[in-house]
Amino acid sequence: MTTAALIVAAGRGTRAGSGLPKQWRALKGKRVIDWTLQAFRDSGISPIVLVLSPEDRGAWDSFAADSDLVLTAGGAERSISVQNGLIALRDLNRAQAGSAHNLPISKVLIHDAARPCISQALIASIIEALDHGAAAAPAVAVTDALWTGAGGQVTGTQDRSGLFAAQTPQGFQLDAILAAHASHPGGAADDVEVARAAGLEVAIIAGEPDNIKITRPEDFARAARILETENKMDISLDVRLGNGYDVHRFGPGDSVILCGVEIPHDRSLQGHSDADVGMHAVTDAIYGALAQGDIGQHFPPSDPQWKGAASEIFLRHAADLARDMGFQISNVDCTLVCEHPKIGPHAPQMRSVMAEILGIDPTRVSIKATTSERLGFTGRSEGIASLATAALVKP
Ligand SMILES: Nc1ccn([C@@H]2O[C@H](COP(=O)(O)OP(=O)(O)OP(=O)(O)O)[C@@H](O)[C@H]2O)c(=O)n1
Ligand SMILES: C[C@](O)(CO)[C@H](O)COP(=O)(O)O
Repeated sequence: MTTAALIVAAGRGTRAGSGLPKQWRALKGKRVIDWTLQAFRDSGISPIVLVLSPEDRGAWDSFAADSDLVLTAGGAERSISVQNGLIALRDLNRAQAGSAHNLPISKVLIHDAARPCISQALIASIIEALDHGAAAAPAVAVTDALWTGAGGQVTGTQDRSGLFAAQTPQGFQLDAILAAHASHPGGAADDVEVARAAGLEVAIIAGEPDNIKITRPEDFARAARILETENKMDISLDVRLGNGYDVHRFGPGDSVILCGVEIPHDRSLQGHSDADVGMHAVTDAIYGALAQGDIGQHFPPSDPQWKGAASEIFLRHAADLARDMGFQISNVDCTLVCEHPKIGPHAPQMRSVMAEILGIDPTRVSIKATTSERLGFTGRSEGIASLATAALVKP
């Protein structure tokens, strides 16, 4: 037995203004409907029946390649759209009868496309409640005082005890809600009303204040704020990746500086600066993510002021540039390639030094090492190479 979703998206959204029905309008980088669908997809629900208006030709085309969706036409009223979706589910069950691969659909969650802030937790709690009854729906108890009014004046106060604001998804045993809709005369506010008219008991599940229905123009900004604070996956996030690579040769000396940590060694790395090959690779990875050239462009080796400079200056510059351009450094990963010195014992200190310079938590800094099996210049201990990746995010 399986649970399906039925998302009604055939309305005209007249109260939301603008020419385009609200479910097709942009919300934080994608359409309202795409947020709604994502919540159900992320919950692993399949199949999803999507009810569209025959007028919205472009919308039908935009879902043509989505094999997880069953598209069906809606009607002039919400209840007709729901009924058409339920019939599509019934037909799916009939078509799949006897198939060993597809379980029959026994439950359905009916949801408004116009509620894009629906959480996976709420979806899960409705599904769970359906294990114990024929119907369950989310609602939020009314907490504000309720008035009656006329002509801009308060005319009375309404008792709010026992009053709830209804939300979706409203969940039902499929056969029961199909039968309830078939026998309903129409004009119901929602599917709970249809179910109750057929004698079904409906359990109230704690709804979420953020599960708003976009109804009026100002609701778009409210939904955007909710999606932002809930930190939902957002394809409008600007994510940049960069890589860096550097090599320094060994010369005379008694220590090397790697990722900001001085390690005693029988030779030193040679370079114009302090030759911190690890820090240079990470610096270049950040410049790369920003498409801002490389370390040599910002700190030319021909410029004497950088002779013997601490590489920390370069890394701080790259990190500051990232912040100036509006990016957060999400994480960096650096690999040092050498036979000696052994990096492992120093890696924790390297991580904390690098994290401090980058202004991020040490858990976001990875320093690791590998030998090259005595092959090549690193294998012959002629020098040390380093590779790095940086991920930058602009919220
Ligand atoms: N004939 C209809 C009417 C509504 N809906 C859907 O039902 C949900 C909730 O309805 P509502 O907020 O009333 O949407 P609209 O009818 O589009 O809005 P309005 O009443 O402002 O025109 C929406 O996702 C809407 O697309 C539908 O599929 N078919
Ligand atoms: C189904 C519903 O979302 C429950 O709150 C609502 O009844 C449908 O929208 P409308 O604004 O009442 O038309």
